[in-house]
Amino acid sequence: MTFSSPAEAQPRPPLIRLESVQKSFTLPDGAVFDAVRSLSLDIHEGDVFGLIGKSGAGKSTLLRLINLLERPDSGKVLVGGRDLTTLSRRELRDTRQNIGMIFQQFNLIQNATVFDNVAFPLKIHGRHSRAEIEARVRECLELVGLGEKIHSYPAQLSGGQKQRVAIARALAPRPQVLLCDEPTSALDSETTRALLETLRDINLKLGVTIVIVTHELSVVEVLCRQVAILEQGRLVEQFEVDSPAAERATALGREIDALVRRRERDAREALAAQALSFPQRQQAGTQELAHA
Ligand SMILES: Nc1ncnc2c1ncn2[C@@H]1O[C@H](COP(=O)(O)OP(=O)(O)OP(=O)(O)O)[C@@H](O)[C@H]1O
Repeated sequence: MTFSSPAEAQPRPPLIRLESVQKSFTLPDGAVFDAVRSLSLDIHEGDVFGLIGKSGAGKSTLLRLINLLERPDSGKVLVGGRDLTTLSRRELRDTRQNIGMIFQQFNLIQNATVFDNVAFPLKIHGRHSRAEIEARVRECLELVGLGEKIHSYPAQLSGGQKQRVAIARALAPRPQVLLCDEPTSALDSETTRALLETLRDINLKLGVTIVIVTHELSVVEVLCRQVAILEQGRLVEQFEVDSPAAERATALGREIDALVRRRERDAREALAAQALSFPQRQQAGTQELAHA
């Protein structure tokens, strides 16, 4: 007979739970468009969770439902066990401190310095002293590698640097969750790679749960541990990116698998090449010594 501890018996509750959320928009001609259709989803603490799908599938709407930038027509949005749809404005404002967000176009305040942009969420909350704000802003800018840009204006920064300021601003109130809406779409591939490393560090070192909308499968392959695929407002497939593929249900799922398999094969080949070249290097070293 085996005994399980109470911790094993109780599966961890998800940090974010969407329960049958529905969101429709009324179009200018009066027609109603269902952007998210009765969708349920769990996201666990510490996850890096990708939301992907074709243009118009409802990814951004779903992301914005998590912090109630879009209010669902029906269904529940639970973060840390609290249903955000039931909160007062004040409670919601407090809860949003726990959910940072970054956007494709950075959304920085153009006529404010980097310091003031990052300080903004701390100042509007009014709970922090000037010294606390200054220390936290500096800490967040160091975290994203932009300590020396503290007095610059957004117009003086590159796209990658602007997104780093946006990340620092999102992290300033110490959120548990970071929502990312196409954060690398406006960036070149090298800047994208560096930014993804920063996001990965934020997840690993700070334990921040990341939910990211992207149309770039390489972003999913490099960064995400879980992925959900949306089609016409519905969740059609969800899986762990690194788990061995049985058979994926969607073409996008199969494409991600192919990328993961290629990465694994490249890693194996690199390892084999290293192992092969080791005796050759040793031999060369011995010959050099013999000639010395
Ligand atoms: N405020 C709005 N009013 C009317 N329709 C909207 C609104 N916001 C989104 N939609 C529509 O809802 C659908 C889903 O939009 P959403 O931005 O969530 O899709 P998406 O998957 O993120 O697409 P993309 O990759 O192109 O950004 C789209 O058809 C969009 O036009």
